[in-house]
Amino acid sequence: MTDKANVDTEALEQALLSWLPQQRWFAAKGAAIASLNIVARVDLGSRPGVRVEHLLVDVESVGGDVQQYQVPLGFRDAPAEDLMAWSLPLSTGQFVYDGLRDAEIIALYSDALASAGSIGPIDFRTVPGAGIDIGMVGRVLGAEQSNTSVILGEVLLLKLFRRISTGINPDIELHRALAKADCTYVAPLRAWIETGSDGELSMLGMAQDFAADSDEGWTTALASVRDLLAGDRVPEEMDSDFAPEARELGAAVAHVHADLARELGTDERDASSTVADILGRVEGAVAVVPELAEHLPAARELIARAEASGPTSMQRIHGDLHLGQVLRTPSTWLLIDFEGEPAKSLDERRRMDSPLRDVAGMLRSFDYAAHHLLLGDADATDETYARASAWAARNSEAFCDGYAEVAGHDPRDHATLLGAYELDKAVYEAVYEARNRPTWLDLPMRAVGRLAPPVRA
Ligand SMILES: Nc1ncnc2c1ncn2[C@@H]1O[C@H](COP(=O)(O)OP(=O)(O)O)[C@@H](O)[C@H]1O
Ligand SMILES: O=P(O)(O)O[C@H]1O[C@H](CO)[C@@H](O[C@H]2O[C@H](CO)[C@@H](O)[C@H](O)[C@H]2O)[C@H](O)[C@H]1O
Repeated sequence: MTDKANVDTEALEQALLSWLPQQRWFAAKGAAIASLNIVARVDLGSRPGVRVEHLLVDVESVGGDVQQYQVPLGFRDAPAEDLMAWSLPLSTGQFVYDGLRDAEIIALYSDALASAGSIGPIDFRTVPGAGIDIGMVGRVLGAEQSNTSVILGEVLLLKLFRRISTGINPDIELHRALAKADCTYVAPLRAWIETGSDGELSMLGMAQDFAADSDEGWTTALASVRDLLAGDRVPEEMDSDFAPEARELGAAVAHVHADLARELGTDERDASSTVADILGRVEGAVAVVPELAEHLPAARELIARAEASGPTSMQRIHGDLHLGQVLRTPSTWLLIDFEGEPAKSLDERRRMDSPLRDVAGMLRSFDYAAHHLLLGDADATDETYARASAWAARNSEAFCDGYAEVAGHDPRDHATLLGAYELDKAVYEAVYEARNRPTWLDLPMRAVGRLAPPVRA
């Protein structure tokens, strides 16, 4: 078996320099790396033929920003065919790879959770009565996102956070609060993984019930749009009409907001305190997406009007709500991934904010789903675009109806503030797409054009 002493830290750092930026979850894409340092290297144990190490890696960008990443690595003496795609380009010739791609290593995590103990400085914690079985077989979840998730025994979903910040992770924090409120619109939290103590605590992962029989809201919504665009019928006549689902989703989000408010409190603040930093973000985004420049005058006007909206109620919210963050089970909608926007600092993500930000996130997502199929479609006519936009409008209305019914107040009564949050999100999306999926950039840019029409010289 490859011996730890034989795998030189410097060689690993060299390999990570080219490997990390290629990972979907690497958040500092677009910035040149000034330095990369492995700051923790813990032996997690071994199974026949495989050894696993847990790495924390600090990556400093030119400009001084330092981000920390969690990288569990597998070590094998001989290359394994099915793991080749995940291997690090190690100059020493050893076979080292992304450990979370290997069922053997996932099993090691699974057993550590079941025994709720510690391996070196890494603590595996369970909620009372979690009852996690030993020996569960795991598999990595197909979709690569901001983090890496694995399914254990088809009953638990273990998410390993990739970007690590010192402090309380909001996904764990909010799931714990919602458990106290007996909220049925989230998958119950069963366990989490942390390291360090008190002021130096970092949370590394969490396990919650796996909703096996569920579909992502994004998939269901896209199927509805596809059906609509394929014919000339009106949504009301179609089985795939999404409006009843959108209405229930609005109700589910309002219930979650009410539970978070009850458990973690509210604060009445002037709208200017929540809207003030939107302008800075919009202006800052021009450096990444220069096409945003011509929208700045209208954006400033919208934000100034939103700032004058008066007092608004603030509380903890989801922070990055979209159709990919909601699961439809046979009986209900579940909200997942309460981490907030990956690009924000932990402090920003844990701040109280307006629930309208979540509503705006979902309205943006209806717009994304409606227009996604038209990306790059040279044959799409104005009429096709109008039908797609009508789908987004219909489902936005249904969502707000469902929300208002449960919340007792209607998000549409705060149209200007809601518009400012939609603009904030669309600009965030433009930066996200420019960095991650440039062929999607047109989607948020169309919305920016609608919310802050361009002023051309
Ligand atoms: N409790 C769950 N049950 C079933 N599938 C889930 C559950 N939680 C997340 N997923 C699936 O895993 C994917 C990634 O989860 P998410 O929490 O959004 O991770 P990330 O932080 O990486 O974006 C989701 O899009 C969803 O398809
Ligand atoms: O990975 P996360 O779920 O934390 O979120 C990031 O990636 C999302 C894309 O996967 C991105 O969402 C955007 O695209 C979605 C469709 O793929 C759409 O439903 C969302 O409305 C749109 O914002 C999200 O913004 C980003 O934070």
